[in-house]
Amino acid sequence: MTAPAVVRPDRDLVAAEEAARAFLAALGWDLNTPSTRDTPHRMAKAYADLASPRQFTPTAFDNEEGCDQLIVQQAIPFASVCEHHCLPFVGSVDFGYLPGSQIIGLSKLARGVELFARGPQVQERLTSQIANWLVETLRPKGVGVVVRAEHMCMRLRGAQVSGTLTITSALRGLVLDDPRTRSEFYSFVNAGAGR
Ligand SMILES: Nc1nc2c(ncn2[C@@H]2O[C@H](COP(=O)(O)OP(=O)(O)OP(=O)(O)O)[C@@H](O)[C@H]2O)c(=O)[nH]1
Ligand SMILES: [Zn+2]
Repeated sequence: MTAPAVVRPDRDLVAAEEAARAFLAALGWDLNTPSTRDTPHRMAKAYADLASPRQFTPTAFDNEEGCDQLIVQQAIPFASVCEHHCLPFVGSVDFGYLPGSQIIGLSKLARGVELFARGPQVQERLTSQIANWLVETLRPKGVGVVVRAEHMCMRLRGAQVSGTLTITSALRGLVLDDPRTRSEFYSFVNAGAGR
C-alpha cells in the first residue's frame, strides 16, 4: 500500500516555522506578545499535522460467507486542505463496495479516507483516489464513493457563502455499470443524506 503522492516525506519543520514567522510578519502580525510568540511554531506544526496521515495496514479477510451484497459505510468524517488557498475543507464520505473474494476490516475504510484527505487536495481528486485505493486494495466487484464537503475558502473569503455543500462521486465496476447496483448504492447514500 502506498502513501498518496501529495504527502511530502522531505518536510522541514524548522524551515516551515521560519517561513510562517516571515509570512505572518509580512501580514502585519505582532509576534512578540505572550500569546503569539509561539504562533509560527504552532502554525508549522498544525499544517504539518494536516498533511500527515497515519499509516496502517488495510487488513482484509476472505469472504467466507460469500457476501454478494453491497457493504456500505456512511458519514466517515474528514478534514482536508484545499490546495488552491491552503484553507480546510471538511465533510464526510459515504462508501459502498460489492465484495469479491475478500472483505476489508471496517475501520480501514475510515483510515483510507484519512490517508488521502491529509494533504493538499481538490475534492474531485480525493474522491477518485479513495475509490481507486479500494479497487487496488480489495479487487471488489464494484465501488462507490460519495464525498460531501464545505470549503472554507468559499465560506470565509471569496464567494463568502456558508453551508454550501459540494458533492462529488466516483463509481467503479458494477456500481457504475449495473443499474440495479448503482441505484441500490444511491438509495443507501441518500437515506443517510442530511444527517
Ligand atoms: N474544482 C475544485 N475547485 C476548488 C476546490 N477547492 C477550491 N476550489 C476553487 O479553486 C478556484 C481557484 O480560483 P481562482 O480564481 O484562481 O482563485 P480566487 O481568485 O481566490 O477565487 P475565489 O475563491 O472565487 O475568490 C476557486 O473557484 C475555488 O472555489 C476543489 O476541491 N475542487
Ligand atoms: Zn480553496
